[in-house]
Amino acid sequence: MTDYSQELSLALSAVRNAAEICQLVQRRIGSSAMAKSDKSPVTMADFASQAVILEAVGRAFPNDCLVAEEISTELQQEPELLGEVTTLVQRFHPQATSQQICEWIDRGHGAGGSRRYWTLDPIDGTKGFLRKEQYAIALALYDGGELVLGVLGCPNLPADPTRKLINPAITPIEQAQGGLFYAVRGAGAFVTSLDGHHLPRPIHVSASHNLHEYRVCESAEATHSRHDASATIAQSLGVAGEPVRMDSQAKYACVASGRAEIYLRLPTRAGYRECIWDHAAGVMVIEAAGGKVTDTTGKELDFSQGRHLSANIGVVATNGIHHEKIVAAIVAQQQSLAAQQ
Ligand SMILES: Nc1ncnc2c1ncn2[C@@H]1O[C@H](COP(=O)(O)O)[C@@H](OP(=O)(O)O)[C@H]1O
Ligand SMILES: [Mg+2]
Ligand SMILES: [Mg+2]
Ligand SMILES: [Mg+2]
Repeated sequence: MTDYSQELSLALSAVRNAAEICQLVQRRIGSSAMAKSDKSPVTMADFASQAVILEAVGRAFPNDCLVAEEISTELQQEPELLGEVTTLVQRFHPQATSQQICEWIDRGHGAGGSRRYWTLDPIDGTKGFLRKEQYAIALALYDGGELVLGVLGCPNLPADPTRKLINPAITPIEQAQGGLFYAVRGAGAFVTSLDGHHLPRPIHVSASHNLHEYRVCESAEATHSRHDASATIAQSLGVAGEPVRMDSQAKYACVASGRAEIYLRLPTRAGYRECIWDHAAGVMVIEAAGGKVTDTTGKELDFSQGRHLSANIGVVATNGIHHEKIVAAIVAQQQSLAAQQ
């Protein structure tokens, strides 16, 4: 069994560096985002984070396939934004040129599939990032037909589950002990603080069996997950509390560390297929923490299909205790909706 210790230490340090850049930008950002051709937002931090991480991973593992969200094509059309990205990346690579940085970003054009690959979301939850709320830097490794390593940098989600969510508008960086959640298959899931001041601590999903008290989390964006459907499902399961709406894979870290028991992601439009970088790191962390993840039909997520979860519909992540019952409630609701049409 490969221990992946070299891959893990590289991933942790690369995500830490990217988190430093993202925290700087989030605190000063107005709403300076660029709209990509798919109308979704991207900021200088998304690009700089991807450049810094893919430079490190590509240098250490030059033969690995890299699958990342961003490409530099549209950035190259925006000289001012490219200049800001270059300044951010030069914090770690003082001699780097804009052209080199675009090359590092574009290393992520890989197709993925069944052979070994890394997948990166340099900022997952860009909309949350722009609202100065939750976001995650998500890096994962797929090898030998399965996810084997996942790292989630969550600058606004404290490593200590008893602490409140960090508000970057009022919490200075040096006091913001955001969490670095990580896992290697077969070796458990851990959290440490992004600032490196705390020793890693094992994390585990909630052991609660009481559905009435279950805490549900879901996307903050109603265009990313059906809020009406999740409310009906929660009610049918007897869940009493209101859902926590949160951006990014920080939701996976919440379930993995026992802050919530269920993460529902119910498709808002037929045919939408999730991107692998939106889930790989979170799935690895939550499974290693004792949780379970399937799609909304109960099928395991298949990360061998390329850049998208083409064989899956939606996502259901839980502490594993009532997973089948939760999926059955989703299936029943989908069937009753279909019968009404
Ligand atoms: N219609 C849709 N359904 C599901 N996810 C979507 C979506 N449109 C965009 N997304 C993805 O939702 C991600 C954010 O997840 P969440 O909604 O949980 O915060 C976005 O990642 P980025 O922010 O990296 O672009 C984006 O990839
Ligand atoms: Mg995006
Ligand atoms: Mg994303
Ligand atoms: Mg992203």
